[in-house]
Amino acid sequence: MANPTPLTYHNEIYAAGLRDKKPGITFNTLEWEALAKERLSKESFGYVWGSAGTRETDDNNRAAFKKWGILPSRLVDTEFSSLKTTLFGQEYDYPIAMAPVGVQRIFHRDGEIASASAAKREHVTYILSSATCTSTENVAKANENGSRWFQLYWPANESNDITASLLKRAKANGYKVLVVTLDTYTLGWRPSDIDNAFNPFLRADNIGVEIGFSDPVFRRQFYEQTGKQIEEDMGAAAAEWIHNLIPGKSHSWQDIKFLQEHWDGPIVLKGIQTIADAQHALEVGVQGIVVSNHGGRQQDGWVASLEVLPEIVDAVGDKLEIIFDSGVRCGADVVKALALGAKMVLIGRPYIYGLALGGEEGVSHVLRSILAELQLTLHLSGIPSVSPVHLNRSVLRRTA
Ligand SMILES: Cc1cc2nc3c(=O)[nH]c(=O)nc-3n(C[C@H](O)[C@H](O)[C@H](O)COP(=O)(O)O)c2cc1C
Ligand SMILES: O=C(O)C(=O)c1ccccc1
Repeated sequence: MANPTPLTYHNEIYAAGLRDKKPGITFNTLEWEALAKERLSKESFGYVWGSAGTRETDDNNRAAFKKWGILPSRLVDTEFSSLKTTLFGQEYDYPIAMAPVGVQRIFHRDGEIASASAAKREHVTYILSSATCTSTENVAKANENGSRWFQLYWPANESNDITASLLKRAKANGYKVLVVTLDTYTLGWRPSDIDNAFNPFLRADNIGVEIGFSDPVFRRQFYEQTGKQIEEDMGAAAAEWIHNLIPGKSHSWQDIKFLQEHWDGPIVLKGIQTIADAQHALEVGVQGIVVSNHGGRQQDGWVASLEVLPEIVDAVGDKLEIIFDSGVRCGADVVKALALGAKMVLIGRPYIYGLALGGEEGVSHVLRSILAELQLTLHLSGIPSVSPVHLNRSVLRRTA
């Protein structure tokens, strides 16, 4: 299917400007956060904005992008380049995807449905979190023939049959890649949520628990344990489900085998920050990693995710697909992460701000902005494509 090129967005956007037609939402990417703050409750805004401790990791993530500058080449006679990229032997229209983000109904009543619909519309891959307000099946329906992956918060060991059920449902509903998040077996120290006494899952309105509540194995186990259906004691069921997702204790490298036995597509480990762990990932035989520090939400004082990207790429980049997130805010940031060796870059908070500002339209707006700026940046820098042949470290200068 022909995909809309971001160049069209760029032309559309400028053409609208020529007709004096102002956009509903600003194109200034750094303003989305402040606008979402005005729109959301204190608790919901605190949840998305929140970071661990003094926010040093989050600050480091942003600062790391500023330590690289893009070097343009002149008199390069190219058409606007294709942004297509290939991962796991499959072609993707764009080298960005939507990071797994849970509990999206606290940001907009349409939650994951809005995001998954926008993903389809904009030809961007959607990664469904395990902690959602919408089931695996209903998100797949909203995403239709779009590209989607499934992120696993890995239920505690004794619940392996629940894990198997989650994977079976994801596979049956067209999720192509399994993303296993390793850095959130317990929630980080997030002062904004603690100050607001805010834990989205333990409220009575099914926030973040729908994949569990719609899971036949979880439902049966809850009944066996309590003699009750989930609907008879939603609070207890939510607490039980969240304990499953975030059990307070990490799995081990040996446990990856179980996932490999129950998933026949690519597996990607999210949350890798060291060469040693990237090598472990290679040894256990997964296909990719997400170099990520969870947007600084999990621990204070961590190294910037972008800072460790090049050394991890040097160590395993020819054997594993490297995906990147944490701190990406605009098209130029995407260029830098791709140039440093990532094949795909995940957009996190910005699309949630878009969701808060305008539901599906707001998410589309954010994706279109980032894609348009990504392509224009490449074009004006004389970089013909996102292929590593053209987009690599030679286009960057370390400036600090
Ligand atoms: C509100 C919120 C919820 C998140 N939920 C999840 C989740 O369910 N699973 C997961 O793997 N990561 C989750 N993340 C982390 C993102 O996938 C991603 O790593 C992070 O947002 C990247 O940082 P950035 O937003 O600063 O760019 C969440 C992030 C936010 C902001
Ligand atoms: O808030 C997060 O960062 C996160 O990863 C999460 C964890 C559990 C449920 C929802 C989101």
